[in-house]
Amino acid sequence: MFKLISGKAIAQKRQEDLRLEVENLKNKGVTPSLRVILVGHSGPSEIYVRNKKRRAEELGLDFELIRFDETVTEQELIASIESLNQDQTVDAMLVQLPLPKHIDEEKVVQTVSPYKDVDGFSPINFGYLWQNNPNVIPSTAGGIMTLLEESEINPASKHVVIVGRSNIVGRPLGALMLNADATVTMAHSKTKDLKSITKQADILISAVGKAHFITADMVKKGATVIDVGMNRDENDKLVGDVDFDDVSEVAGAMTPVPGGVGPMTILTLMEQTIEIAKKRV
Ligand SMILES: NC(=O)C1=CN([C@@H]2O[C@H](COP(=O)(O)OP(=O)(O)OC[C@H]3O[C@@H](n4cnc5c(N)ncnc54)[C@H](OP(=O)(O)O)[C@@H]3O)[C@@H](O)[C@H]2O)C=CC1
Ligand SMILES: Nc1nc(=O)c2c([nH]1)NC[C@@H]1CN(c3ccc(C(=O)N[C@@H](CCC(=O)O)C(=O)O)cc3)C=[N+]21
Ligand SMILES: [Mg+2]
Repeated sequence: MFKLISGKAIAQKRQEDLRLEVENLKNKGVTPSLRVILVGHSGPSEIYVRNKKRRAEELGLDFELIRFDETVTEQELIASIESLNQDQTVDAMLVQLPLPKHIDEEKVVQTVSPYKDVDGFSPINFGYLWQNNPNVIPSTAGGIMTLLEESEINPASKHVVIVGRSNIVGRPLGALMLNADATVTMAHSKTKDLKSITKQADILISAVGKAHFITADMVKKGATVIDVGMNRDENDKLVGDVDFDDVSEVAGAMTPVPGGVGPMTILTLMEQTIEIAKKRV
């Protein structure tokens, strides 16, 4: 028995509840507001931003994209974040990562007020998350937890293997999985004999950023496989990290790309924006 886990369908289902929540908040005089800062024009970032704008508008959020050219200075970017920190009409913001090389990403992330940090990437919120006392839930990792919950796959006592240890995906997901009582292994580019480790996974998550990276021989029979990757293949088609056709012969459940983790990331971003705005009621 193979199950295709549709993030798109789950996100659609939850979207209606969120819309009602926003309506409710608006009746109390609170319109949740989100600002996204985008520097330059990388491919995945453009898709992400376009989809976020669409969802935010459907929900009735106050959404604004703030764009900077690739050549923006670190000081200009920091000044813009500081003004959003001060702006009483702004509930939540995120700075789309990665940033150009001449900008210190750490410094930028640290400038975002922890109260408005909807990504949960500021050091204080990251710390709370790892102490099993989260303030905001990082969107991609949180979206994956919701996806599993809606599919009735409970990570408790399972061996979860996460390939990728970035601040955006791997690390926050490691924390959420540990908080959910999974036994967690985090693999990365320095991991030896990756296949022997991924083969042990009850739930395998790939956040590497390479097409065809996870092949059928790396997957245990019946495992759940979650594909975070967003890559272009040889034909410029949007694909994940997982060799879908081969791996689906072995896996018990799998997410597609597109239509898997991506829509859940956006849903969670909207949920977390609304959660922050609720504190104003
Ligand atoms: N759908 C969604 O919502 C989202 C999708 N993405 C997508 O997910 C992918 C990952 O993104 P992100 O985490 O930002 O990427 P990063 O490039 O920051 O991280 C990639 C990770 O993969 C590891 N890695 C690279 N090569 C190997 C290898 N050969 N074996 C094992 N591990 C390896 C790296 O290891 P090391 O640390 O040692 O360098 C690193 O930890 C991208 O395709 C991105 O577009 C990202 C965010 C959200
Ligand atoms: N601070 C920060 N936070 C992030 O969460 C963050 C980031 N920076 N930088 C870039 C990555 C990438 N990312 C995506 C999320 C959803 C889709 C998405 O909507 N995917 C659809 C695409 C469908 C389509 O339109 O083709 C899908 O997979 O179905 C894409 C990419 C978030 N990221
Ligand atoms: Mg940089």
